[in-house]
Amino acid sequence: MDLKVRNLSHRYDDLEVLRNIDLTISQGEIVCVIGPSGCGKSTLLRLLGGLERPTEGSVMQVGEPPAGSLNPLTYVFQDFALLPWRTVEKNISLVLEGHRLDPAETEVRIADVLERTRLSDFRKAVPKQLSGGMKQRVAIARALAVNPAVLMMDEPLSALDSQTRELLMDDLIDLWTRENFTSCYITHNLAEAVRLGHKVVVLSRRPGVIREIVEIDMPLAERTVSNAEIGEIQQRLWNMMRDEAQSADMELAGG
Ligand SMILES: Nc1ncnc2c1ncn2[C@@H]1O[C@H](COP(=O)(O)OP(=O)(O)OP(=O)(O)O)[C@@H](O)[C@H]1O
Repeated sequence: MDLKVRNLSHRYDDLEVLRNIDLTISQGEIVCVIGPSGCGKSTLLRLLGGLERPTEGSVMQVGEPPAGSLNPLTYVFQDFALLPWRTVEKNISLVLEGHRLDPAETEVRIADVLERTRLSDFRKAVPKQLSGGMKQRVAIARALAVNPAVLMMDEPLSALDSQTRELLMDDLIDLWTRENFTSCYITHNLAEAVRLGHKVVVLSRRPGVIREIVEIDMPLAERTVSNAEIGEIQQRLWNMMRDEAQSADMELAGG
């Protein structure tokens, strides 16, 4: 299934947040969205997932979600959003409850996502026993359990220290290499965008318009930190963003 955004604009009362966004997220690709603080990245993700309706324009789901999909668009947030009193497996089963699955299918789905995210040994742990990186793995496993068409990721690594971020990026690359999942991935972090994005959408400061869509035609598995080409693309993205980020920063700081 593809997501197609056509001529989308959004405002909150007098605040114009997004303007004339045209974008396609094709099946099997990770589309990263970057832009200065407050430019409308999270708003765009909510509009894409149907949590809010755009003031103008449309978001279309084109094609069928994968077989067995219980929820075509599923979110992973920065703060993990796990229930602290539930074990890992019970946090995952939470999103399956209400779908009238028989217990055997529920178990198959849980075991499957635990294995895919290398969490099988942790199924009986509760969140406080887990590091931040492990918690986010659980949140990713939970999102995968409904077999979504598109994983909507809103700064999923931002709450983690830099080493854990690197490890989870490797995990995501590994997962994508095995499964070619589809994702819209919001981030502040340009290093993440160039490591994970097949396309990087650069938004201007608010109202966010698309300044450029940079396609990166290099297999994810080859995009190491030390790769010169990736470093150059990251620099180019920063050059595009620097002035806008500075202005947005001063605007916010000034209230
Ligand atoms: N529900 C809402 N009602 C009113 N204003 C909102 C609402 N949601 C977001 N905004 C405003 O819309 C603008 C864009 O917010 P959004 O969170 O989408 O930006 P962002 O690019 O994700 O920001 P950041 O990078 O800081 O997370 C901000 O000025 C924000 O205050």
